[in-house]
Amino acid sequence: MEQLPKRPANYVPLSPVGFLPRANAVYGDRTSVIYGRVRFTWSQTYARCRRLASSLLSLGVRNHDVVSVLAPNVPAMYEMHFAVPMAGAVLNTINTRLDARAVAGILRHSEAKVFFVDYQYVRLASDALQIVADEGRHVPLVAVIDDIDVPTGVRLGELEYEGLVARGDPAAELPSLADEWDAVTLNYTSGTTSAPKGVVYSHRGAYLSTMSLLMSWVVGDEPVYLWTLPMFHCNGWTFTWGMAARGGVNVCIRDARAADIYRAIARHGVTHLCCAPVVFNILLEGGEAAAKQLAAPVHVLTGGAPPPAALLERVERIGFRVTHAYGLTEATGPALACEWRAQWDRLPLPERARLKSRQGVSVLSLADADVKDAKTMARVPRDGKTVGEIVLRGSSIMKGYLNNPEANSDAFKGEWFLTGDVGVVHADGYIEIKDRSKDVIISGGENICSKEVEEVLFQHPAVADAAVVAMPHPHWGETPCAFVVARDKAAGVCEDDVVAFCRKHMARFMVPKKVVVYDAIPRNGNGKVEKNLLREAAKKLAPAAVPAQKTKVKTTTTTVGGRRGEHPVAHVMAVSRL
Ligand SMILES: Nc1ncnc2c1ncn2[C@@H]1O[C@H](COP(=O)(O)OP(=O)(O)OP(=O)(O)O)[C@@H](O)[C@H]1O
Repeated sequence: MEQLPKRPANYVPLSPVGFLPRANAVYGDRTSVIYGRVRFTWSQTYARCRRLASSLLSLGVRNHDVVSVLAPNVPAMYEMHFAVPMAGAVLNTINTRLDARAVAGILRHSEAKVFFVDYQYVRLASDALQIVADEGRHVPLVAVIDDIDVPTGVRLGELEYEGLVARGDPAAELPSLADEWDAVTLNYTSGTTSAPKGVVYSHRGAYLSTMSLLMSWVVGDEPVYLWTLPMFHCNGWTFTWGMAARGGVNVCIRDARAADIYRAIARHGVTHLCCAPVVFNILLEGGEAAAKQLAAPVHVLTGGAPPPAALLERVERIGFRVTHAYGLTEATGPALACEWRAQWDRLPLPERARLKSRQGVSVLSLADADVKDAKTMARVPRDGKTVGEIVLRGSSIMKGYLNNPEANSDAFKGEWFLTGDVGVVHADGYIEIKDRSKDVIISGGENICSKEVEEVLFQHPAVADAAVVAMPHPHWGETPCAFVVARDKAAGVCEDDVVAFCRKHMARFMVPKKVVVYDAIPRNGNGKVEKNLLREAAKKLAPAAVPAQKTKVKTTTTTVGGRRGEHPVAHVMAVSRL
């Protein structure tokens, strides 16, 4: 057996970029991309990507160079997922909701050679470039992506995307991939808990993740995929490459607004879309009337933040079929998926929603996923109660953080990647996230997972959105502080009512000591609640000193998942109140 060597015929480096020449050969005449009045076929998309790749080479882009792009979900953004690696370079997609300083930080850290900028973001890009220039750092070549449907003429420098496509040679020789471990993309984390880190994916990891996510979500032939999830978010959770693998249609829209989403669904027969749970509110905004017009149920893959069971229930009621996944930038998007079991179909909708709000089981590209005691790395029992840190290992885990040895050594422990999320394992093996370790509230020595309190708040009939953070408390150390948004703005929501509701549905120590009504919960570009902002607000609401109460400290010690030792109390004492 050992004498059988690898040969070019039986060993080809895995790369998701290879899905495109196959799509050209197999689905050449089928529609690949729709944007406004623009339509391409897979043959056209393939030719355009080859042209752009050859233009990048003629601009001097070489193997492993970084090419950055700041753009919404437009055809150019889709094409660059193939064209940039076809030129041997690494694609870096930048979150369009960042400010100039953050964009400059990414351009500087990634040492981008070329920077593509959608015409709508020219102002943001030029401010960022100015910061880079003022720092005396290398300024990348800049190319504008004009609107392909209704050109605007906006420019930033000489280069323009369509010009580069037009002048490229579709027959030019492109570098071949020698090693599947080579980098394909560079994505920065959302920066929810710390400064954004540059996560590098390999061709191999991206290929395997794409395949396994298509399977986890059971994406069949000829999907019509609506781009509501930004492609800059983990390369659209790999569905950029995945649509080429299935010969699907990519329906591109600039903004995920209710009217645009429902129009696209009706016009193009959308079958699939991905989104953060916050987009459910947009789908619900469209209302049952809009959803009733759905000719067939639309499959939705959601993740990036916890979808409260009550919200899942509401969106399923109006005709969306939701699959729930959990993931991180470091895991090439979804790492766990709540694989559905046919026997659950017989359950009432609220119970189905509760089961579905769990994060689930590992996707196929992972070798394993587990929940472990952060200190001893012993697995927690499958009791749905004992919390520990969610850990992952397998081929979809990033190569590592770019130029960040400290973060790399914190993130990898032995054979595991540490997620920094706290969770439990249920008796059926399904993992449920309880919190980010940094968001766990420690009240009088008890751990309170903010997500558990949020789940109850979402069940309150007057509450449309909610988030819970720690508020300093002179006696308990921390107590939960809730921020809620009223479902009916005119009718509002009453603090006492919410507190009474919480008292009925949760242990007393978990009940928020303060409920604040907001117009909107602050979220970042990836739909994650900006808990740091809420914590600041909660600090200002903290009660002044109260007379000390007696507490009796038990001797048992519980270990909770600690984010690489950063959580202030990774080992807490169980405290019972007198
Ligand atoms: N289905 C889900 N349910 C609950 N939380 C989720 C889910 N999916 C993702 N998350 C949260 O999102 C996190 C991953 O987010 P992402 O990689 O986009 O950046 P970030 O971790 O927010 O940024 P940073 O590491 O810079 O703070 C996970 O660690 C988890 O806390």
